[in-house]
Order: sequence, then structure tokens, then C-alpha cells
Amino acid sequence: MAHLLSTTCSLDVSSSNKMHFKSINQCSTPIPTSFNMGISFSPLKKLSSQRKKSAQYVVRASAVSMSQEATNQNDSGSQQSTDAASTRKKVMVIGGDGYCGWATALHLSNKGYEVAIVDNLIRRLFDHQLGLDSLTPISSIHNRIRRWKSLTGKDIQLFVGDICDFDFLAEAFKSFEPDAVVHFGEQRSAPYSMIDRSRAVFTQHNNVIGTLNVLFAIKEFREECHLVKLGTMGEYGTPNIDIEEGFITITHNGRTDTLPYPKQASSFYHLSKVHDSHNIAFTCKAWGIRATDLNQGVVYGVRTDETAMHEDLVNRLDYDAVFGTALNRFCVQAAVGHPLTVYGKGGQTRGYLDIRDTVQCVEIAIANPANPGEFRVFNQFTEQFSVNELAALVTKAGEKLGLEVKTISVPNPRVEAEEHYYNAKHTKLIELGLQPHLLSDSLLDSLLNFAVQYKDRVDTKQIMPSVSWKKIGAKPKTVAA
Ligand SMILES: O=c1ccn([C@@H]2O[C@H](COP(=O)(O)OP(=O)(O)O[C@H]3O[C@H](CS(=O)(=O)O)[C@@H](O)[C@H](O)[C@H]3O)[C@@H](O)[C@H]2O)c(=O)[nH]1
Repeated sequence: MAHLLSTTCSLDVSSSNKMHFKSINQCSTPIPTSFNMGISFSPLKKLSSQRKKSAQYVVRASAVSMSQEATNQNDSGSQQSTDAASTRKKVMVIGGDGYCGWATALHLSNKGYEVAIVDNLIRRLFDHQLGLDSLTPISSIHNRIRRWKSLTGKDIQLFVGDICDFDFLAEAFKSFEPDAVVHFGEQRSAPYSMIDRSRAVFTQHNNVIGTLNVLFAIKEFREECHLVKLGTMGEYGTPNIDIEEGFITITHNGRTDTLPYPKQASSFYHLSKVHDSHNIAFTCKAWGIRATDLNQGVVYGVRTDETAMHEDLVNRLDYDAVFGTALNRFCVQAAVGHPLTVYGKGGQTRGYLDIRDTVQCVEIAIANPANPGEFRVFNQFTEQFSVNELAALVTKAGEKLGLEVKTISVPNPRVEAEEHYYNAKHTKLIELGLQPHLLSDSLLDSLLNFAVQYKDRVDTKQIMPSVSWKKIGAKPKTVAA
């Protein structure tokens, strides 16, 4: 793990919505790479000596006391899981405490997969360091898992640690023995990666080395394990030709070949995913790894069937300018009466999908694994929108709810095309059975109502963009509270 961030680093926005940076030189405290949990847990029974070593990282939801009613449910649940254990696929969800990861872990558990979450909880630390918070109050990962167990009787194992620490990852692999690994465990914000040199380096180190470690763990311990890796549509950029799903057939000087589609990422974060894709493709060829790269678009929404079951299971919803993404941000902005922040001309077009489709797509990829040695790429989105189109949809939906919604054009903090051709294929997941939840009035209504419900938690100072692609420098950045 790169030793780049410290709890003394902070990044805030002043009341004038301008970012005031002051340099700091105390960014030296390493982020802990793993935690020996200071709470009670039950060590795995019948552990081999090797496995015993990993017990410090393992927390079982069943280790905590629960209500009598829940305990009764657990009893029957345990019985069911024992009966089904021999046939159930084991899925390790790396990054299972994050926005997409948490929803996916619950969905897979609900569908009968045996799930383990691997997470170093660093997403929560980023919020603490930057003075940000989810719109929705979220429970600790331990409470989340306990609540899931008490409601459904289903266990989710938890391994708290850093996948950049190979020893930790190796123990998690040997202990859980996954049939599939879903890898969401990356720093996923483009603006975060563009704050300063240390965040750029952290993002690429964390993402590229973490993925390399997962590849080595599969090779060493679970050769048959299918890697389902979250990539991004941003790997392709915005070329002036149609975007294919991973590969393009080119005829050049009379010869024809099918080659990886050209990559033109536009942030250090998006570039980290390009590097991952190359490493994964290489190891599929060299070692026979089976992998699916899910080039996901921008995700919106917050509720899934499972996270809606109890307030302890509620997912995070980011609206700030570092981690919040376009449509979610616009809904929160509309709810609090902040003008919608269209960057530049607003013609930036991307692929979008509902979080309910993220969980569905991952499940489809797991249920239909790649062959040994195959590097598959699926473009994971359901519809294309420009930023202006999103703003118009939110304005219309807001007006129906009696909200007065205005839009402003904000000087674009990013370096990106603001008017461009965009036509990306996305047929492979549909062919495998994806039934998309297209953006509808009712989804926008419910997202807006959700935002209105929690609007008192909104810190409006976090809305305007504060990270500039052009101004990034080597100097560590922070601001006074
Ligand atoms: O208030 C805003 C926020 C964003 N944008 C614009 O909306 C577009 C999308 O930005 P975003 O912040 O919603 O999404 P992005 O930074 O691209 O990243 C998000 O979506 C990516 C998929 S994709 O965009 O690369 O297809 C994922 O990989 C990332 O993890 C996720 O954070 C950009 O052109 C951006 O300039 C605005 O105009 N106003």
C-alpha cells in the first residue's frame, strides 16, 4: 500500500465554494494495510495451521448476539446453508463495503451464493479525510452484516484488510476458496485522482497493484476462479467512431486482425483501469486466467431490493464534487434548491445504468463464466445521455414534485470533449439475459424523493467542483476547515 495519505490530510471547500488549498507536509502516516479486529469474533472451526493465521482478519456475522427472533431465523438459515453448501458457488466481493460492492454482495447472498466481503474500509476514510459524507446515513460494515444475517439467516464473511498486502489477500483466498472474485476494490473517483500528485500516485498504485495481487492469488491458490473485474467505459474515451465491446477488427495494409479497442482515458483514475485491463489480458494469455472486464458506465440510484430491506442496509449516496456522479448529484442539487451543475457546454455523453442493473450484470457474469484463458469485455451500461439531457430530465421530474429547478453552466474543471460523437455497443450482457431498468419518470421521482427525505444532511459547500485537471500539481493539497 502506498504511504501517501494521512489522517492529517484534509480537503475542504470554503463557504464561497472555492477551494483554498494550503500545503501540508505531514502526509506521512501510512494507511494501515490490515486490521486485527478489536471486537469479538469466532475463529473458524477446524482451521488448518495456515488458515488459523488468517483468522485475525475474519469476522463472521454469526459471532455477535442477536435477538431471539433473529436467532431462530439464523438456526433455520444455517441449516439451509449447510444443506446447500456443497453446491453453492463461493463469491469473494472485493470492495464489498462501497456503493456498488455493498449492493452486489447483498444481491449475490440473496440469490444463494456464498459471499465473502474483502475490504479495507478506505472509502470511509476518504470521507473523513476530505470532510465529506454520504447523503444517506450508513451503518458500519459489521452492523450491516449482522443485520443481513438477522433478517435473512444468511452469513456473509468479512475479511478486513488491504489487497495490496499480498499476505493478507493470500490468507483470505486460502480461507474462503472463492469460485469467483468480483473486484470493486479500487479508488474509483476521477476527481480524487486529480487532486494532487500523492492522490494520483495512490490511485494508480492502489488500483494496479491490488489487481495484480488478485491475479497472482488466483494463479497461486485458485486457478479455476473466475475474475469479474470492474473496468470503466472511460477506458475508451470519446472517439469519433463507434465504440465496440473491448475489441475492434481492423484491416491495415491489406491484413486484418481483431485487436483491443484503443484506450483514451482522461484521468489518472480512468488510466488505472486501462493498466488493469492490460495486466488482466496478459495473464489470461500467459497463465490461462479466466476473466471478465466489465466496462461500466456511470451508475445512478440507491435502492436495490436488498438494501431497501432495513435502514441498517441502506447504501451510500454521494453528492459531493469528488465522489458524487452526475445524475445522483443533480437529484440532490434539485432537492436542496441548488442549480444543477452542468460542466462546460454539457454535451458530454456517457453510458448510464441503474444500480439495480449493476448487481444484475455482475450476477450474469458470474453465472456465465469466461473460459480458461479467455479475456472477455462487456460494456456495462443501458442507455446513453448527455449531461444536458440529464439536467433536462431532472428539471422536468423536479417540477412535477413542486421543486423549482435551475441549471447553471460551471466552467469545466476537467479536460474533456464537451461536444462529441458517442455511440457505444452494449449487447453482450443483454444477450446473456440482462433486463434493464431504463431511466424512467418513476425512478427519477423516487430518487428525488429520497434526496428530499435526507436533504437536511446535505452540506451545500461540497457541491461545486473543486478539483481542476489543469491545476493539479506535486504539492500536497488541503484546506482549512
Ligand atoms: O456535476 C457534474 C458532475 C459531472 N458532470 C459531467 O458528467 C460526466 C460524468 O461525470 P461523473 O462524475 O458522473 O462520472 P466519472 O467521473 O466519469 O466517473 C464515474 O463514472 C465512471 C464510468 S464512465 O464515466 O467512465 O463511463 C466510473 O468509472 C467512475 O468510477 C465513476 O465515478 C463528465 O463529463 C462530467 O464532466 C457534470 O457536468 N456536472
